[in-house]
Amino acid sequence: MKITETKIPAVKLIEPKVFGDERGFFMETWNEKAFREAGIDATFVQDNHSRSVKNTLRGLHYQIKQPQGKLVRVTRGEVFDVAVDLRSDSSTCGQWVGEYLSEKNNRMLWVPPGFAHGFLVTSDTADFQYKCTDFYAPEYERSIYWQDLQLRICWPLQKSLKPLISRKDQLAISYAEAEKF
Ligand SMILES: Cc1cn([C@H]2C[C@H](O)[C@@H](COP(=O)(O)OP(=O)(O)O[C@H]3O[C@H](C)C(=O)[C@H](O)[C@H]3O)O2)c(=O)[nH]c1=O
Repeated sequence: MKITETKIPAVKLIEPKVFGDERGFFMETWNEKAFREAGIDATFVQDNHSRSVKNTLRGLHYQIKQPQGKLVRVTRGEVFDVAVDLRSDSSTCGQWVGEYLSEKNNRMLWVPPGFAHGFLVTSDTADFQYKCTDFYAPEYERSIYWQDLQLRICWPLQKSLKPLISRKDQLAISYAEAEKF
């Protein structure tokens, strides 16, 4: 398992070791000891699975109270996954990092508490599975606009195309308005 820092050091890219044979493959997708040794000391309380069609964009979400750390991966298709630093005391507050996660590259991303998170589906269908360090609390959930002019996230989306987003995300707020940690 290879765990490396992204350009925002607290956000880690995890590349599991894949053991292939004539039956198929095996890989560890969570190992408390290996993750702790790489600086990810997390306890998970909730596991989520969403399926989305191409050009769906979910996010950018976070919980202002009960913030969730998320260990995210894609088990079918591909997404462009984004984490935005909302930690007021961080030198990278207001910066974002994006990684392609897919069933082909088996890559996972550790998004710590204190970040907004979202993804754009770049394959026909994508199954997105992730572990959370705290429970879902809709009363504390916030949604930041995916095309916020200050964040300037480079989503891999054709210029003329609008993504498929939820009603909730259509009412998203700007990064400037968003409560920070
Ligand atoms: C997140 C969540 C949702 N729900 C229910 C609430 C709605 O009735 C339905 C769909 O929820 P929503 O449209 O908020 O789902 P996403 O847009 O995928 O939300 C997620 O999108 C981005 C990528 C995230 O990082 C968060 O994990 C999460 O906010 O599932 C639950 O019952 N439990 C949950 O933990």
